[in-house]
Amino acid sequence: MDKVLGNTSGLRPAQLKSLSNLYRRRIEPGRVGSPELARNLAELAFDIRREVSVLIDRRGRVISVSVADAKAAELPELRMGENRLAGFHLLHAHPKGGGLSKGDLSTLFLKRLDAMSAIEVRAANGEGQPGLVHTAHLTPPGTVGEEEDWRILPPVPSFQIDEFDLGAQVSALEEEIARAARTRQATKDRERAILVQIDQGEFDADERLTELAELARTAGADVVHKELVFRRNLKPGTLVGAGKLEELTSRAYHLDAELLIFGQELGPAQAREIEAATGLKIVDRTQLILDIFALHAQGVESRLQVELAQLRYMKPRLLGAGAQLSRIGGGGGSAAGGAIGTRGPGETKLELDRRRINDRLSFLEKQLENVAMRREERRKQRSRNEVPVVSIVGYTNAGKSTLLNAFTHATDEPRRVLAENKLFATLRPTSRQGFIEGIGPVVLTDTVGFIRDLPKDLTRAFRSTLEEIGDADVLLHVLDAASPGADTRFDAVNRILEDLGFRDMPTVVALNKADATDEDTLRREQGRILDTVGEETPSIPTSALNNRGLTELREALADAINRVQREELAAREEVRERAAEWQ
Ligand SMILES: Nc1nc2c(ncn2[C@@H]2O[C@H](COP(=O)(O)OP(=O)(O)OP(=O)(O)O)[C@@H](O)[C@H]2O)c(=O)[nH]1
Ligand SMILES: [Mg+2]
Repeated sequence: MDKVLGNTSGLRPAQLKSLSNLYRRRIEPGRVGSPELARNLAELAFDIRREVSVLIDRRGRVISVSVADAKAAELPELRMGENRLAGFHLLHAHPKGGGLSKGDLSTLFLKRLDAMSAIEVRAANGEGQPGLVHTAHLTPPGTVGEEEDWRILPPVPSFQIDEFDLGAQVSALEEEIARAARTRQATKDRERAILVQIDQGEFDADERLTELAELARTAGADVVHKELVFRRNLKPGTLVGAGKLEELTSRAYHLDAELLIFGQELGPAQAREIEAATGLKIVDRTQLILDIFALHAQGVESRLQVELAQLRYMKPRLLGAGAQLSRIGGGGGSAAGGAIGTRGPGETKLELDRRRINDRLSFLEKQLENVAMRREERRKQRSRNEVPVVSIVGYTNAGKSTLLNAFTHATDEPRRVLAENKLFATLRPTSRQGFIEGIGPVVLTDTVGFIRDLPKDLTRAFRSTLEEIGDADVLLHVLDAASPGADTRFDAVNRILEDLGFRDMPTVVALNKADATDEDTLRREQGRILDTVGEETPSIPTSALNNRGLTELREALADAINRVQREELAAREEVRERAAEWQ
């Protein structure tokens, strides 16, 4: 006896037998069902007072029988090609009557069924009789003017159930899906992504979403939709809840997106659950940032740091995730190629089996220690020269590298450092010699940009790079004063500096991109900075693009360096006096 799935508890053997006999039914290929099968289903559903579902493949064979509604009916593991439908449709009987339910329709959509049909059951002479048959099928992706993801056909009496040409409908739809896919192939080399930022009432939720879009763009995604989802309380499994995920899946279908990017870090189980519910590729903010770092990593140290951060992030996600492991391995590749969320620096190590991850982690840590030691040597050398050092810090994309170029007249290769409208363009600290009137030669160091909620794996991996900031005599904090949310970015950078223990270092602020904003905004920012950090920290409007404000910036830096040198002198003086007292 073939196995009847679903809730069969309490059924009599004869009832089970009749249900199992459904497996022997055959219908004409390309039809929804046959009048005989409809009668059969209606009688059985009436008899057991539960919904009965059969799954029928394109050759007209019954491939599964379940005592369950459409949503709970067990479907075979779907091996959907992107461009086709599931290859079977579901026919089921509603003992309580009624047309297609919301659950029926969302199952149709989420499982990409060829069609979904419900037979209303009517009682007559103490028996179940098939009433109207309701059928729905999917609409082509991106259909304009279509209200829903499906089209519900006018109901027909059960004796006309075999009149609808499902076969023709399915081929037309698949042809349309394939055509859309061909156009997509021809026009896109970027992954199309939908962004979701959860808003739990943070004041900067909007900015976070905008920033997520910038991150996605930098990682090479084409953002086709982004939305802020307000949730005071998060659902443990899916964060936003099943209904919202369904809505997003539908949107992805119509916008032809394959990637769903979340603005917060997802736990390993969450990512898996959301992936299972939507069938989309899921990437979180941390993964996105790691990805960008992987793309931009140049030089031994940055590559080691990025790989270390990636492995630390991956490790808990690989445990007990067989399916994901193979996908990570499959998608990985060179830094330039590969899909978003799977890129590794240089030769990717993400294929590593779990056993070897720990080995690789300790190897990387050791290597980084060595690099850090060599760097320490270099630092000592430099401090002996007693050339003042200015560290350029600030939020990513603030214009740090551009300003360094402008400052050191390094607009021509090969002295020019890379400046780009991409987040985290700079990962490796780069030093240049500059000259400041009244001070003489100074060293300016450009470094990796900051971002709010910097993933902790990255902070740890880049610790030594970040610590080098502390070697400076003066910090030059570059702020993009032209983009919205300058204040939150300023605060985010200060918070990170504070975490690193550099909050007390003498600082000069450059209100950069002054060319792209108005004087009122600049004055307002200056006022705000004065209120938060006091007049010890001057702020100068600059434009690294137009060389505006560079003279004033030099003067402010000269003042700050002078002050540091005077303080050092005074400190040394004090030490000497103390020593003299003791003699
Ligand atoms: N309008 C305007 N754009 C600027 C200015 N300075 C820099 N930019 C632009 O801002 C973008 C980022 O510049 P970068 O110098 O790469 O910024 P960064 O702070 O080094 O960024 P990361 O290294 O990614 O952290 C580039 O597209 C620059 O052309 C400016 O004064 N005005
Ligand atoms: Mg830079």
